[in-house]
Amino acid sequence: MSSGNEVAGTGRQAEEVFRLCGSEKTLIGQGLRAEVARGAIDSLAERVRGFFSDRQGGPRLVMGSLPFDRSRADYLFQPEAVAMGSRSEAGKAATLPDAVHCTIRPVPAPSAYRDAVAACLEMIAASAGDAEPLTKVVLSRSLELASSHAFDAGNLIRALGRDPSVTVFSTLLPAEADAPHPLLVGATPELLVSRKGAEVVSYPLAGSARRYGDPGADRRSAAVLEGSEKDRREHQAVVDAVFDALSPYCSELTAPDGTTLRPTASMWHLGTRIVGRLKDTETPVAELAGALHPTPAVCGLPRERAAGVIGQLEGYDRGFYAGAVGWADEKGDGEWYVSIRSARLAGRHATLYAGAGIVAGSDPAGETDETSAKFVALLSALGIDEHGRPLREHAA
Ligand SMILES: C=C(O[C@H]1C=CC=C(C(=O)O)[C@@H]1O)C(=O)O
Repeated sequence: MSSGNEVAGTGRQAEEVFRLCGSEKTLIGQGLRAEVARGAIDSLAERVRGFFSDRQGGPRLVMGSLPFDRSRADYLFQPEAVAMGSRSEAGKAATLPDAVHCTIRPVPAPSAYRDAVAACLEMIAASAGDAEPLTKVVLSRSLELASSHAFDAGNLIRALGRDPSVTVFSTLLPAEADAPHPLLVGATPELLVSRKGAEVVSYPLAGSARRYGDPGADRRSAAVLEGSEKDRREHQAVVDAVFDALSPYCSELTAPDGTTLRPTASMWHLGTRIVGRLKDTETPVAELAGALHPTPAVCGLPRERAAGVIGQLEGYDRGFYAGAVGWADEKGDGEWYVSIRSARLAGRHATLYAGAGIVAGSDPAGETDETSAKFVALLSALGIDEHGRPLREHAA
């Protein structure tokens, strides 16, 4: 099996092909040097290992994204060069694009999403007596944007970077036919897994509430989330799944701070930081990502059954939304973030995605509102509301 393709004559030598901008550092990939052989997640670690053993030149790391569906092909590449930046640069240069002429088509329509949530709740209830009942399904919806001007990823990245609590990312997606590579751009609050030497960290989130400009309303929203039995259950499902997936690889695995409130600029979340030590330091980050993805923060429980319900009820292709974006180096270190709060940019078209975890006790209207709240970060970085209208502060 070939470990990948050289990329010749693409004119992408100096272009930014990847950016991952966390609270401490920014990793930038410039130029597309080679693509890792594409495949499903089960063979990811083997393909990454093969890539490094077959090629000597270039930076000793690969970067890119994994799709939501475990059986679909990922897209990882080696850049020509790697640069490190700082977060403050990203925030300072923020300018908002003129997105006045932008139309938005919700897919599915919010009313159809509510119906899908109601149907999902019936499936959860009907499965209660099964040997492995369906206990959680994350259902998403999308917004299809068509703008008079090509979307500017650089502007979007800078605007998203104003929220210091999220990891801003941008990565090339595989090219389709003769069209240029689309991009996946987003601002995720959720770490799927990182590995540095023997230390492994995962920071799952699940359970959400909208944030408000009014401090009293904002505090009340956080307090309701903290006290919500439904959200605690939704969150615990993810924490248990992360422990189950990582414990075979770890000699120690703990959640030192327990479950805490994790704010972003627009959302409150329940989050649990999980830290482990590898039994075998030869275990690469790609193998850990393969064991974890997709967690019940983006799929559900049991995993296969929930993925089937998503395919049946969502009615569109998630592609690289709710997958993972990140990097892996030759030593097996790396970082992979859950690719939520993301958009696929292709010229004048963009598709934004947001999902919500459905468990017994979920309310269809409440979950629809939660997805609307999750769109706010990307929409406000684009300078528009959910109907494509310019936000008041940016309107002429
Ligand atoms: C699936 C998404 O969020 C996940 C991450 C945090 C909280 C979530 C929730 O409360 O439902 C979701 O599990 C999304 O933003 O598209």
